[in-house]
Amino acid sequence: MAVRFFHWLDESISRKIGGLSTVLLTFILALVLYSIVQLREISQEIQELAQIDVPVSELAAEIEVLQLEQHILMERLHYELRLSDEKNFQSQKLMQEKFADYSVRLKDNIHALTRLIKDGLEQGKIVKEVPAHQAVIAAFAQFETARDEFHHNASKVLQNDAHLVSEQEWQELEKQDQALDQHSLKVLREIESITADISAQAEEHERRFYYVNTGLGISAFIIGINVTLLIIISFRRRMRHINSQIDNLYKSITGKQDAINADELSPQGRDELAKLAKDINRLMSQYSEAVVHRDGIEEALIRQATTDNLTGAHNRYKWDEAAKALLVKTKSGITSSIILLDIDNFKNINDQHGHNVGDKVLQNLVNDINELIRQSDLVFRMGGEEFTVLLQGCDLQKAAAIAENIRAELQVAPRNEIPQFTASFGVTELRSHDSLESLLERADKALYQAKAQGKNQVCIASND
Ligand SMILES: Nc1nc2c(ncn2[C@@H]2O[C@H](COP(=O)(O)OP(=O)(O)OP(=O)(O)O)[C@@H](O)[C@H]2O)c(=O)[nH]1
Repeated sequence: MAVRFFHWLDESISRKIGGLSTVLLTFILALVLYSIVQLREISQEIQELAQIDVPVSELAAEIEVLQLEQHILMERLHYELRLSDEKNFQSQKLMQEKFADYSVRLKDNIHALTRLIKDGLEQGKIVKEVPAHQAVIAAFAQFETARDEFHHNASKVLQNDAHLVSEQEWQELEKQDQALDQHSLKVLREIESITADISAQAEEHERRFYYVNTGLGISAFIIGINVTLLIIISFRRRMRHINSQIDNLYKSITGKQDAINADELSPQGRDELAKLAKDINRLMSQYSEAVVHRDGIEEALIRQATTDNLTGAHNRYKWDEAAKALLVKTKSGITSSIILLDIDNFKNINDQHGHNVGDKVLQNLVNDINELIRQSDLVFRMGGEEFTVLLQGCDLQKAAAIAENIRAELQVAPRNEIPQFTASFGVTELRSHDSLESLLERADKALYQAKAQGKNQVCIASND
């Protein structure tokens, strides 16, 4: 479940919002449905109370009162009959009429009450305590039968002359009357109990409605807040990731950082932000490749622009740049020297062995020099068969020794496809006031001297 939830966090933004809305709407729908059911039940209970049980209770209370009044009337009649005079006889007549009136009213009330309950049951207005309501109808039917019997007996007694009514007959009648009192009271209590039960049920439903609705409302709120927070956190995580990618891209473009390894920033998730992060990653990887490619091309171009194609030595253009830099260093006290060398009788080699062999001689010369100098020293082809060697941090004596070493090696080095050859050397130290021209001029003079003195030798530039 938790895994599914976190998987869902990676979904697209619209799916996330859709999911969140579905959860909340389902919750709210459940809340509304529950509320409708509860409210219908409460409304039914209140309707039943208002339309049936309260009127039934009132009728039952009236029946009870009539029954009691009838009882009191019987007591009075009994008392007055004992006096047995004319006046009492008249009173007896009056009471007979009243008694008849009570009977009619009692019957009417019983019928009204019974009809009310029966109609309620038939029309579906009574859904609570159905058996109890049916029991009330049965109890009143019994009450009516007992009351009819009492009425019949009482009418017989009252129609007789007062002297002829025995004490035993009176007591019998009173007993029946008391039984009717108790019966009506009992049914009244039952009706009250039904009313109280339904009221209690309605209250219970109201209470439950209140608690469940409050609980569900609070739960929906908490779920909503938590899910929203989780979505915000997941968005922020993605945004941080994207920001860091853009930051890296920016640094990489501005050269503050090397090309980025896109795999290190591999984004997770399937939403729009993750897609954006993936696109940026792809862009970065393409950019990195482009940077590597561009660096390669740049390097090749620079090499091409600064290297002599035939020999692999640096070219004249590079000489200018390197010699200028070394002259600047010379001004700050660093001693450096150069060797200017030229192959002896190179024209003869070309003429005798061909231009290709001449080329190989040039290549051999550069290879031999490179083997005899330090890595920090640089060889330049100045043109034709003339070369310079730039010796940084090297004074005149050391430079002359290196030149002599090269000269001697060239002379004895075994050659396979090319003829033996020699070279002449002019050596000079860089001076703080030197320009490129003055430096080369001095070296050239020394070289010229070496050539003039018979070639295959090293000459050091004079101090003038
Ligand atoms: N094979 C080949 N020959 C070249 C190249 N550049 C210049 N040369 C030749 O080098 C020769 C230079 O001849 P010169 O200037 O007379 O010099 P040299 O014959 O060495 O005579 P000295 O310098 O006095 O010893 C010319 O014949 C050029 O054609 C090159 O790249 N390849």
